[in-house]
Amino acid sequence: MIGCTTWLHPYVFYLGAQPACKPANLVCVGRILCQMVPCGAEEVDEAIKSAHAAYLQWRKMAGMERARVICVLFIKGQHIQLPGGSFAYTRREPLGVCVGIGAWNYPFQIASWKSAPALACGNAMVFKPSPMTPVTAVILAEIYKEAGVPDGLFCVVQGGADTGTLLCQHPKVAKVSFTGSVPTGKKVMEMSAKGVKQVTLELGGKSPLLIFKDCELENAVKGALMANFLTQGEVCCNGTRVYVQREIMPQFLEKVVKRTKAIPVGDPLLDGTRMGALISKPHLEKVLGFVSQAKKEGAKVLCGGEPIVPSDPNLKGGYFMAPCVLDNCRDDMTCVKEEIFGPVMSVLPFDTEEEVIGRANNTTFGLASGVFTRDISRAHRVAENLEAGTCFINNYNISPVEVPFGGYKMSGFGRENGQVTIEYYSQLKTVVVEMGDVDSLF
Ligand SMILES: NC(=O)C1=CN([C@@H]2O[C@H](COP(=O)(O)OP(=O)(O)OC[C@H]3O[C@@H](n4cnc5c(N)ncnc54)[C@H](O)[C@@H]3O)[C@@H](O)[C@H]2O)C=CC1
Repeated sequence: MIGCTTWLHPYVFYLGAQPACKPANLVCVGRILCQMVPCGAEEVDEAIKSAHAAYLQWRKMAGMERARVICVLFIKGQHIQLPGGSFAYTRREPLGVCVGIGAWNYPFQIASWKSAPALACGNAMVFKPSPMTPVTAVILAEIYKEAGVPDGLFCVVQGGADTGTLLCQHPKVAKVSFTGSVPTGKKVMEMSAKGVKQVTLELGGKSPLLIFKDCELENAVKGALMANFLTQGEVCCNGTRVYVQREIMPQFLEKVVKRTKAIPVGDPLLDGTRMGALISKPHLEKVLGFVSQAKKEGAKVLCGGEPIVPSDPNLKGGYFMAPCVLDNCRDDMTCVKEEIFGPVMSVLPFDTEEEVIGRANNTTFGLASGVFTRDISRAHRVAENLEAGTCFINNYNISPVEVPFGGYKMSGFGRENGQVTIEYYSQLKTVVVEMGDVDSLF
């Protein structure tokens, strides 16, 4: 299965999202890299038909044959013994043409995490990347072609909401796997429901990270940075509500602020860089707006939270900001309740385990969570009680492709990655075999 872990954005910074009826411009720190024309009904139909034609051949191939071009997981059914020597067996069969719709924040991973298991299970996929990041899915298509994937089996269509709508509503589409915001996810689910299509929803989050006083503090500080500043904070599962037990709050803040101030912000293609630019000017403004709002509501900015211009003149015009730590936060503040999707950490004190679990779960999201403690019983108790699809113990944001990933509550349902993905890209057929005579009631 193709998978990869690239934590920094490539050296491209995109102009704001374009209306689907106009070309989407890609700019590299202010310069246009390429133009993409959004696909309309005709192109979408063509892509789905070509994917369907390729699927009819691909689905008949044995797993071993598909494994020549894509490393196929072990896809198997069950054998169930019945009385009198009769038996039943189950077959895992593909669904048909699956649609993948991706967000912009890690575009190559989203495209590969959706398409690789879909293809491995015998499906075809038509993928629509975000109009902010249209290129890497095309590169993935080229990789598939070079690997021997038949023409049409993986198609990329470009565009925004209109193109996404056409894909979700197309009668030949069997499943939609969506990654993006909660409001769009609801629309995708509604459209898919009309055609009784299967759906996987990977939506937003506002994940809690619980740091107990018995933790190994250096690791907890490093974990909090990983939970907040990876990929400029543009990560759905980030642990942006950092609950710290009151007794260790001063030491934690001192260390976390010192490390945050030292984060090298600049060109992501340089080895030493640890934070690049945000995706677009409107998004930068939105993130900075959250910081202003937090200040109005009583939060204290301990560091960062303002736009910066890196010293390299080539980076002028990029949408950079200094990573921010907010103190004096309360659970009712906007910065603590809403997904910011930028490098902003909100720190909150707590006293007891019971109290912090209640506060951590008091959200409509449920994507991820984390806990730092040396107490092994507490770690597993907390993991059990947190309402989230993932709980990281004594680390954060570790997501290898072999580990399932997905949300609870309004963060979505279905899982990506890991062996369990097979269940979301295949359907079960039961075959019942009679070995004796028919015992008819009539
Ligand atoms: N749970 C997860 O695995 C992840 C979730 N996300 C979430 O994604 C969001 C940020 O990504 P955005 O691209 O801003 O999200 P978005 O919801 O605005 O767009 C996501 C995709 O849906 C398409 N789209 C928009 N309207 C549509 C419609 N009516 N019908 C069909 N498709 C439509 C967009 O063109 C884009 O390709 C954040 O909330 C973030 O948490 C991001 C990455 C991973």
